[in-house]
Amino acid sequence: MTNHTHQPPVIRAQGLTKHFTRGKKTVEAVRGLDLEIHQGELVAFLGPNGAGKSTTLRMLTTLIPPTAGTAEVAGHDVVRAQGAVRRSIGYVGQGNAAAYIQRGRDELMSQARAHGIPRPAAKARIDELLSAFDLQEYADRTVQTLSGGQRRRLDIAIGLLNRPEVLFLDEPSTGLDPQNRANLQEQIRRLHEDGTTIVLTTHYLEEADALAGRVIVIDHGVMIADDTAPRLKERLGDLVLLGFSTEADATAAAARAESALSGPTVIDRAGTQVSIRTPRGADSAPALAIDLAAHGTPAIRMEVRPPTLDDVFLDLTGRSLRESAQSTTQPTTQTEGAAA
Ligand SMILES: Nc1ncnc2c1ncn2[C@@H]1O[C@H](COP(=O)(O)OP(=O)(O)OP(=O)(O)O)[C@@H](O)[C@H]1O
Repeated sequence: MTNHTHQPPVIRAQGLTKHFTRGKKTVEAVRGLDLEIHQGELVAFLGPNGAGKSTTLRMLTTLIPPTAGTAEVAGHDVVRAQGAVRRSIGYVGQGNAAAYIQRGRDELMSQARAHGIPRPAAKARIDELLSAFDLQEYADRTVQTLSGGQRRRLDIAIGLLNRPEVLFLDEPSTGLDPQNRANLQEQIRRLHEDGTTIVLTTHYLEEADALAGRVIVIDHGVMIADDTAPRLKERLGDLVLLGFSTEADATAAAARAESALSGPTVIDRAGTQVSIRTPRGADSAPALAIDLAAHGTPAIRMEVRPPTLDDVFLDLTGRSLRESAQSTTQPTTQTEGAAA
């Protein structure tokens, strides 16, 4: 996380909570989120389907009111000063913002006028955005004829018309092919370099890893980690996998590794395999292999796996993000509470 001790945060949430009521069930979509995001940060909310990412974004962008807690964006309260928040932000939701039968350029003009931007200034801004998002040659086609990637870029251009201080992107690259995803990520990186504060949601580990300076992992409506991707991974450590010719060797090696390695180390033995999760395991593995051989239990196989963000998620929740992204489970309570 960047050190911004002298600036007030651009986004601040305290105890932010959202419950939805469906029949007799209350879904606790977001549960007491505390958050500070500073100017110029690029933050990814990472979590499986149903984790509460979109609901958080929708509260921060004034689209739905919190059940409890408070949030301020660009210095304005999301409940008491909705208009001021909306004027300070751009929001690109999961659905396409652009109308299908309009030409891209016309859609941009309508939206610019809706923001109250005078026509000549709007025209200049639209040309600027069409160029920034490589959309000039598609601007005079109807939106329905654009590819998914072109449409998504148009959506983001719409979100930027009012030169927002903060840009919220809800799953910007979902549904895009790898090439379009890479292109979009490049555009997001450029916006970030220009100083825009960006908050995006994703369940693509690679996207959070490659793009965001800060990753906030959300699961079951709760923030479970908040750090840079490298630091989240470094804290977990590398996985060192060792294979032995006999179970007895593996057992002896596991005991030896316990005393040879320092730091928060987790050692498991299964059959002839020993797996060791240890900080900077890649550095310590060669010396460990020599040590084990010298003690009469040579490893016949060794592999070092650097941690992925999925390993971090698995460590934090006991579930794999890739697998849990398929499910939509969330905490529910049986209450008669009113719908939000
Ligand atoms: N309007 C609503 N009414 C009832 N339940 C809702 C509503 N909106 C969201 N939920 C529920 O709240 C929980 C959190 O949903 P949310 O859309 O915030 O998750 P998410 O992390 O953004 O997931 P995804 O990655 O699928 O977009 C889910 O269980 C969802 O079904």
